[in-house]
Amino acid sequence: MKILGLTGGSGTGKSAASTAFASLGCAVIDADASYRALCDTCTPMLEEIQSVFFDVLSSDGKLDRKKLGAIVFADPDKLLQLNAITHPYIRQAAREAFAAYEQEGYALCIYDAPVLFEGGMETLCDKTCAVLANRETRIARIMGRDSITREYAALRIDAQPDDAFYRARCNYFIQNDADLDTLYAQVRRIYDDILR
Ligand SMILES: CC(C)(COP(=O)(O)OP(=O)(O)OC[C@H]1O[C@@H](n2cnc3c(N)ncnc32)[C@H](O)[C@@H]1O)[C@@H](O)C(=O)NCCC(=O)NCCS
Ligand SMILES: Nc1ncnc2c1ncn2[C@@H]1O[C@H](COP(=O)(O)OP(=O)(O)OP(=O)(O)O)[C@@H](O)[C@H]1O
Repeated sequence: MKILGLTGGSGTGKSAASTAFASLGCAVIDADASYRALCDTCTPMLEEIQSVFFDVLSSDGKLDRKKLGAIVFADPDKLLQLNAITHPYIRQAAREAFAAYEQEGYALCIYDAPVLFEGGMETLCDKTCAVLANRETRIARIMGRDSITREYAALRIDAQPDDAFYRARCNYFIQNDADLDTLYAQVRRIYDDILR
């Protein structure tokens, strides 16, 4: 099984691209979803987060993500600290998910991970692809999808690498400023190239 790491900033359209790959028969792993599951079940990770960031667990013991996000997206060092705690757990969850899909006989697995390179997760992938889109489009998309303010949307985006970061590292690129048909056509070309 080949693994394609799919990365890019918030609101560029990684999940939309993953859905397009899934429609071609690919397995898809969503690193954000794996992380959300870890936040519900992985007590050692939550304890490590709480010991460094204090006061980010709500009264029912759940991680207050918006509170933590406001802290780490405003301070690059704090984001690095959070990544150092969470990424080993996310990486291990990815390994287990890849092994399960390999057993099921998939030819291509998409690993949708906004922080692929920051977590060293690209070393688990055969190829990498960045999804790119202009900043204003991304802000409008994630404000609508996540019901967040323009300020939090911009804070999140500005805490992430710029296009040049991805251009220097990835094998493939998807420019996702137009409609979904245009996105699907780009996905099809990459799928054909990887499995040819
Ligand atoms: C920073 C946190 C608190 C923000 O929570 P929030 O509910 O607001 O956002 P959510 O988790 O749904 O993520 C939304 C988007 O934020 C961006 N984002 C999340 N984590 C990071 C990060 N470490 N670095 C840069 N961008 C990130 C991504 O584009 C992601 O798709 C949360 O994402 C977190 O704890 N992240 C650390 C773990 C991680 O790296 N997750 C990414 C999965 S590989
Ligand atoms: N080409 C497109 N045309 C119209 N809507 C789109 C397009 N691409 C993505 N969207 C919409 O924009 C929103 C953000 O896209 P998506 O969730 O795929 O981004 P993402 O890169 O996975 O973001 P994040 O890293 O924040 O999870 C979604 O509501 C999605 O349906």
